[in-house]
Amino acid sequence: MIYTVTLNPALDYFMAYDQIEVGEVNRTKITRITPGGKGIMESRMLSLLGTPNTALGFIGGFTGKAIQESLAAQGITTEFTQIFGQSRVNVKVKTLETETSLDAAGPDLTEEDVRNFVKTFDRLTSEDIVVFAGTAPKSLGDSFYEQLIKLVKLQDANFAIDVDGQKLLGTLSKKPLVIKPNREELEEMFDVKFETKEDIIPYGQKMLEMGAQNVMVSMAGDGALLFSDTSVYFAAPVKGIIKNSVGAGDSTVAGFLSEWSKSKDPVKAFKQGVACGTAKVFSEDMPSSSYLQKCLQQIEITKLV
Ligand SMILES: Nc1ncnc2c1ncn2[C@@H]1O[C@H](COP(=O)(O)OP(=O)(O)OP(=O)(O)O)[C@@H](O)[C@H]1O
Ligand SMILES: O=P(O)(O)OC[C@@]1(O)O[C@H](CO)[C@@H](O)[C@@H]1O
Repeated sequence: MIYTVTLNPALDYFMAYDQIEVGEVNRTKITRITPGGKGIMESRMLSLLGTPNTALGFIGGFTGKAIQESLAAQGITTEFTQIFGQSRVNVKVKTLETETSLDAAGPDLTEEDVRNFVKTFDRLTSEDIVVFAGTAPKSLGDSFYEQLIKLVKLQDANFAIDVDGQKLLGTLSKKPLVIKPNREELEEMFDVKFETKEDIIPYGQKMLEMGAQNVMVSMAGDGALLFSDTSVYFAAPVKGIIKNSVGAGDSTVAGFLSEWSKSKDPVKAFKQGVACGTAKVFSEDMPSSSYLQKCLQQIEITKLV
């Protein structure tokens, strides 16, 4: 079973405009409210791909209820820990030129919330993969993911992780199955600037040496790289009109895990990951299965090293 962990779920309020005049009244062309948070986005993509998964995390208030009901309506299995606080609403504003996220901090969690949540890890077995994604609420402190990874390793289960910067580097010695920093995150982590995709290669290889089993580096409209074993692969970008890139990275991770859990083939998994990211950015919400298949046929992978 794949378990996704969203410590700080959100209702994503997506609004699209041609342009925005700051300080004026702006009326939307499109609005959409969907359940979000990185792990939840991964669960939505995994379910679309027909891969069994369960979404874990903290949920509360009427916003939490809306997230849960919407996921249930989409046939997604959840085992959230109910909290007294209220799940956040994150506002995503798209114009013809820009995409802006106005993300809320989210609720404070109590010690009891944390105890209840940690119990949900009791069921883990060595067959499972746990995916950690997104920022943890402040009240959990910086080391919470480390504690959870320890629980995963105790059961000999696998984990994937998609968190920011130095926190990600700190987890590599625990051998995550896959990580997916984007190019800018990688620049920040290693305090470098990349001019070409070839510049990225030593840093991807370094993360393998540090312990990651597979590393995907996404480069938005410039394609993506996979580092696996001693090889490096490049997925060429697909061109199209961006409708909503919220969750593109999460969809990439989910696509990888869905295929990897079936075939254990990292290159096939990478191809599916890139197809899912591509299909997501060119769709207003989650793509249809037929569009996903179409994107999969368009992804071309070449071996660089
Ligand atoms: N402009 C684009 N054109 C084509 N594909 C894109 C574009 N932007 C994103 N993608 C697809 O989505 C994947 C992930 O995008 P990106 O590199 O922006 O990751 P990310 O920063 O983690 O995404 P996000 O934070 O928006 O979820 C890319 O590898 C690619 O497949
Ligand atoms: O605050 P975090 O957890 O880092 O990011 C939260 C978030 O921006 O990420 C998802 C897209 O990746 C959205 O559904 C959600 O609003």
